Amino acid sequence: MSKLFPLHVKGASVRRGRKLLVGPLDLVLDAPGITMVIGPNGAGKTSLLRMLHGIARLGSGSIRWACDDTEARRRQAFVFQSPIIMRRSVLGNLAYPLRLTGLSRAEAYAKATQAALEVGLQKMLDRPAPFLSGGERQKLALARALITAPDLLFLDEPCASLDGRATREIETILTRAAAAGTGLIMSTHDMGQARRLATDVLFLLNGQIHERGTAECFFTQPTTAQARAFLKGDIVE
Ligand SMILES: Nc1ncnc2c1ncn2[C@@H]1O[C@H](COP(=O)(O)OP(=O)(O)OP(=O)(O)O)[C@@H](O)[C@H]1O
Repeated sequence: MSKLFPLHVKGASVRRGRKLLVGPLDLVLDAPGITMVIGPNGAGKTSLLRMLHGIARLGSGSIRWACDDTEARRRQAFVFQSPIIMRRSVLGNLAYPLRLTGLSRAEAYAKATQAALEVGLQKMLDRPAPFLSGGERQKLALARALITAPDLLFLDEPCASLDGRATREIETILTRAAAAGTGLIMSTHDMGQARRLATDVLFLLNGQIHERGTAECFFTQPTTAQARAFLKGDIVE
């Protein structure tokens, strides 16, 4: 059982200068399953993910995990839209977080090799990671984020600019991670992807959670006019 949840968010907001990027909002999250954060451009999806993960400074309110903040940070990871790749080999990238946890070099490299196999990068172990394709980089970033088996993984548009095949491969990795017990909170513009993956939905509008529900309810019976319009493909502001 995860020690991270429930998450209690109270009156939390993030500002940049005078601009309110997201919030103030309240949210209680138990097991997140695969929670999709959706909404129009500029609704605050990225800001919400960054705020929850603790990499955007709170302008107001609080974010409380069920464990202390240091433990909470250790139990979660974040995959960005443009993955951060270190200037070392694929294997070196994968082994890095394990070495940080104190694993020996041999153990870390053995685990890293297995992780590369699980995401289909086994033929590229020694390749310098900066030379990977976009899809390969994203798979590497995902494998590296998952290698310490976090309780929660945030993903900000992980398949933006990837083709159908790479997207499908990433979705397979995500589904597998969720089945193994990692909660996912993920933003996407791709409503097909949201429908394929989501167990729950947070629909954001103007920095607020405008509607929230299980994926089944949200996609079949959205309750607000804005969510209905958004799902129809209308322009929602
Ligand atoms: N560093 C910043 N400085 C000022 N405004 C910002 C900054 N980052 C984001 N914003 C603004 O905050 C709002 C929310 O941005 P955010 O990126 O969180 O939205 P989003 O829903 O992820 O958008 P998109 O779908 O386009 O990625 C937008 O109006 C954006 O222009």
